[in-house]
Amino acid sequence: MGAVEELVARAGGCAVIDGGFATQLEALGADINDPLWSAACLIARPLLVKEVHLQYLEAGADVIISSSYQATIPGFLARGMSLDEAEDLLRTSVKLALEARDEFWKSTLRKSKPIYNRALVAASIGSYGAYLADGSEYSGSYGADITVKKLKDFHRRRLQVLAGAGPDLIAFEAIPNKMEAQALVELLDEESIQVPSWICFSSVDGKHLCSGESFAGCLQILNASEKVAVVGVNCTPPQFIEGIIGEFRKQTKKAIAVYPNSGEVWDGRAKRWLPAECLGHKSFDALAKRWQEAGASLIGGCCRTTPSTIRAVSKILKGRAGH
Ligand SMILES: C[S+](C)CC[C@H](N)C(=O)O
Ligand SMILES: N[C@@H](CCS)C(=O)O
Ligand SMILES: [Zn+2]
Repeated sequence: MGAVEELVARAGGCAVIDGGFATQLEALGADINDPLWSAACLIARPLLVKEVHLQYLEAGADVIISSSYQATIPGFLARGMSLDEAEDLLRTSVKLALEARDEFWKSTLRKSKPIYNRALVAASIGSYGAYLADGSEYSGSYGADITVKKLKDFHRRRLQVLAGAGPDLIAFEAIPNKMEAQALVELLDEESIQVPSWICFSSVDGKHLCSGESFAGCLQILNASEKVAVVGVNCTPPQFIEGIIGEFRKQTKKAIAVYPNSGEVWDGRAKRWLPAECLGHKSFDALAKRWQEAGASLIGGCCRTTPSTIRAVSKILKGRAGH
């Protein structure tokens, strides 16, 4: 059995993923208004990064995702760092999550009635659009000059470094178009990555990727790769998730992960979240139960969800929450 299947079985059929990482860093006082976004905290506030991981573990997360979503080598070089320093910061993102997981697990084992599973650490890899920080992570429009080769070259070294840092999983997050999915699958093979991966897409209409391309075409690409253990969607409005799970189940036999945002919309120019039109946090946990029934095996939250969202999700999915 693979690491993901084992975790899902231990969690009783549906594992809980953490919630918005950058969101919680901000809630604890971090300044992420930065070209590196939440990855700026790897330089300025590493202890806060670990604290956010611990808060999600306490809330009941079975999988925590590292703070490397927007941590890229060119991004760190542009900040004046050397290549060695940039690669060390990538490793640090995984190390902080592993340390939080191990410390939390040790303290759990000391309790008389353990209510937690030993969590898995997923190393986050955001899209090329996240690095561009120009709103293209929600449009999938990378311009006419972009090719599969350029995308592979952008992702290659970060993937090698993160995979070598000892995570349990690699989490490709909010992938907005088919070309990037193709590049990632080819790269996993070319680099013989042994750490199991998940690839999650983002959608703004619930029917297509952000680029307007079909889920079916992308899932065909992912289905062909044995390196991809889990497929899914993240940072997508919660009201679309049940329909998306139904569509994914028609197109794939792989485990499905869903971790939507709060429904608020990112304004890539103004760099702020615009209010949700449909749903607030209140119904997120009730929806999570429906996502489980619809066939998702890993469920959590993305931007603008918090440890309290994940505590409620854990409670409704497992009948118990963290403290
Ligand atoms: C998931 S979005 C809110 C991440 C932030 C964006 N890439 C930016 O840098 O502005
Ligand atoms: N894991 C990242 C995803 C951003 S879309 C975060 O939660 O900040
Ligand atoms: Zn998000």
